[in-house]
Amino acid sequence: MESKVADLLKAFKSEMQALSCRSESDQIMWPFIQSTEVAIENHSPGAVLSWFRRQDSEKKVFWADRERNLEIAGVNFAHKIQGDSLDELNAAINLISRVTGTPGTPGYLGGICFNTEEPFDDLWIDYHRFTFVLPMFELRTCNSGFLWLRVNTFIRDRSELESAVGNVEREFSKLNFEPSDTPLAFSFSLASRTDEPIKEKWVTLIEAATHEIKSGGDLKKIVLARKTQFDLVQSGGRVSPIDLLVYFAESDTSGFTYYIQLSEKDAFFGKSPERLYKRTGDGIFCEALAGTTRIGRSAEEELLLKNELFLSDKDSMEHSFVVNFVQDVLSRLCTDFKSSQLRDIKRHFNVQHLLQQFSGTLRPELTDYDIITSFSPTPAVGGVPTVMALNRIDDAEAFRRGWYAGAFGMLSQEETEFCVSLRCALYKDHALHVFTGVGIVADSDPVCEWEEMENKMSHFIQYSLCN
Ligand SMILES: C=C(O[C@@H]1C=C(C(=O)O)C=C[C@H]1O)C(=O)O
Repeated sequence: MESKVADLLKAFKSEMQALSCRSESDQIMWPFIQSTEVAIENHSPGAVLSWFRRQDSEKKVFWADRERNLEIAGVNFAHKIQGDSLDELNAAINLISRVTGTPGTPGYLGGICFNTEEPFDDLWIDYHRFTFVLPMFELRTCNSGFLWLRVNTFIRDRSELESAVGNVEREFSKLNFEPSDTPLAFSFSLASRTDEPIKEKWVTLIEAATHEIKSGGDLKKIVLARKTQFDLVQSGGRVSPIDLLVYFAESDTSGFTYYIQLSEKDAFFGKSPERLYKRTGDGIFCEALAGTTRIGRSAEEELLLKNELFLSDKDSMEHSFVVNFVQDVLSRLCTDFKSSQLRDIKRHFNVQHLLQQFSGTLRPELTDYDIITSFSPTPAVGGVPTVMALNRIDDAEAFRRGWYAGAFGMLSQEETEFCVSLRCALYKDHALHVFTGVGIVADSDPVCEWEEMENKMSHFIQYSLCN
């Protein structure tokens, strides 16, 4: 491995030298991403996360798609784009599309908040409404079975060529390629748990929501959420949000795994069952995921619960609002699209959901900005009608959702994939802020919905109590 790592640095330097010669005759469109990679070894399960855990850098990002075709661990950022307005988001997506246009160029990783109109609180301030990063160093898996190590630089113009090499060399020397790994050791205990809202207030909020829906006005569905704060006390060693990520990844392989750390103090991460969309060229894949029950304690109970979910009018209604919305968006974005014939079940940690999948061909003039802003937030996390539901959420919730129920993923000209940022937490100052929501329709029962939230965040509870 060591020789492969040294090969990479050598190859990177010689490619930068060649770039410098090309830049003389100015055949380059600035800004430019120089990306160099080597295959380093056969890929064993957990190798990428295990390497990720061992890196000391305070800037990190991780993304694994649901099928585990792709796993990327990024350390240090070659380029970071943040912003707060929709215009800035549009400009960022255009820039990313332009600089990732050469085949083989890596994508940017990052996320977007739930509601760009919503004011932010201090908890989310560093994240802005969106942040996308191009990792400086990436370790990733790919279908060939190898692990690839890659160096990326973002060069604004030729005057930056020299400093870019020095910068990479300096940061490269800080990477840790030691094979040894320390086992997960949970060196903290749980000091307290605080729910916002508490159960009594939740019951009142849900009763008010169902009352409004039943009254026959415009509101048909609203997704209300809770923020649970777990205060953790360090008992020797450090509390590492990456350890949590590894723990989740090991306890359930289903779902998108995502993580971003912008500074030493905090990280946003989660493991989501839900795809917002995947685009490959002009092909789009998306889904409607909503309606929830727990998993069974035995195979028989599992089957029973699954059948109950299929037959539940309340869950079918929650799900059908999302199906209708997705079909409506696709009819605007696509020249043609189709849906899977049957509803399916998506199992994730302690819960299972109703799922229907869609695929289509996008109209040629559309960008990822058009797609994201058309889909997000779907009625799986917002409600129906969207704007009314967002206003009601703003009135009802006494905390800011920030990036919870937004989108997280990978973005490039050739391929983009976002999950809905669910089953997630923001780790800040030794506290885990866990966000969980449920879809409310006319027949929703406040106590059952509270239990659904407990089930949805059960992996966080298990983790926090395992000490
Ligand atoms: C809002 C969340 O999940 C969403 C709501 C669901 C529901 O109400 O049944 C199911 C899956 C997700 O679309 C969440 O996990 O926080």
